[in-house]
Amino acid sequence: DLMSDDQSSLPRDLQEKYLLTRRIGIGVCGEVRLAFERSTCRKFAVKIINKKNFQSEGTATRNAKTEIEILQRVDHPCLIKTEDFYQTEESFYIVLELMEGGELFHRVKSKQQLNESVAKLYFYQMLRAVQYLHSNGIIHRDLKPENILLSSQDDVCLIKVTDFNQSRILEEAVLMRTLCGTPSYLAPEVFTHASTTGYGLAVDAWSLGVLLFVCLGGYPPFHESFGHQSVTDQIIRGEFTMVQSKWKSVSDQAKDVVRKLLVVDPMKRMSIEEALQHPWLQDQKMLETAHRLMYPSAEGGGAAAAMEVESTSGRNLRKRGREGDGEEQH
Ligand SMILES: NC(=O)c1ccc2nc(-c3ccc(Oc4cccc(O)c4)cc3)[nH]c2c1
Repeated sequence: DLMSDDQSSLPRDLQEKYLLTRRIGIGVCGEVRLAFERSTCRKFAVKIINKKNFQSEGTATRNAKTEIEILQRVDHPCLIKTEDFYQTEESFYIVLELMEGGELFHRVKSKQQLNESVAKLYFYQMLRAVQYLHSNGIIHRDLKPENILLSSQDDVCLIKVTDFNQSRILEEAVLMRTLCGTPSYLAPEVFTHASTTGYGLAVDAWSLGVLLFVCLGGYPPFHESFGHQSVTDQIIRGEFTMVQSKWKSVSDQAKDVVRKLLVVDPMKRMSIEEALQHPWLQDQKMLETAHRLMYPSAEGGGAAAAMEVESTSGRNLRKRGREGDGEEQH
């Protein structure tokens, strides 16, 4: 608790600017604490990453440095924003915006399962966040309900993807250098689609399938309590069960999205782009709500934001407030 909490191990400049209080999250690499900026009393989440965790010192520090590089580089409405960084001999401290709605994990748990329109609104925002990461050569690799945060206690709210500790930045340069040397000893997958963007990015599509399954069904698709197979075997075989009592009220289109993402062969798995074009997501009401949450400043903006004739034949006019990031939803 607050009083006995030992604040002495914190970097002095962090301590001078923020009061760290209770733990609000726990992860592989450390913990997340609620913090108050002393001068404004604004609330923040401070992620503390121990440099020496069980994997190995090198890995923990290397992953933390990649996470910090990604956090500084990304800028998207559905990706968590960073306020500050500090470090000591033994830990990294990342000051992040506080997402008042907490983790999706607890939201789904407290509601048993989300209703389909809420699940669709959240899933669409996750897709846009991951589409942005992939277009910047970043694979998240650890998408799970604990890493999806909600901006408020309301069902209709902005969501943000967090935790880039397991993320990888696709180094095309590394592949190019590899191909400069003699190819004689290189394995086939170095040359095929599998080792470059194709295969790597598909892992996030699978995880989004698991996330959507959990939001709609209220339970995980692969779990040791299902039958005799280990979770690993269930995943390798892509064997999941949609329990009737939980899924009878879920539309066939929603189930179709889940089934096309939970495909074992990464080359056959639906991609993020294909998922964004799936009929289930061509829902104007949801898209307008999502864009209002993601781009609030575009609301009722100047004439430019209101109507903009496409530079092409002008056939599809941009409607008010859907200025967004210049990508038109058709
Ligand atoms: N793993 C991460 O990289 C990470 C990064 C940032 C995170 N913020 C939370 C978080 C935020 C709010 C929570 O409820 C609260 C807590 C206090 C007040 C409140 O309104 C809601 C619970 C967890 N969890 C996080 C995880």
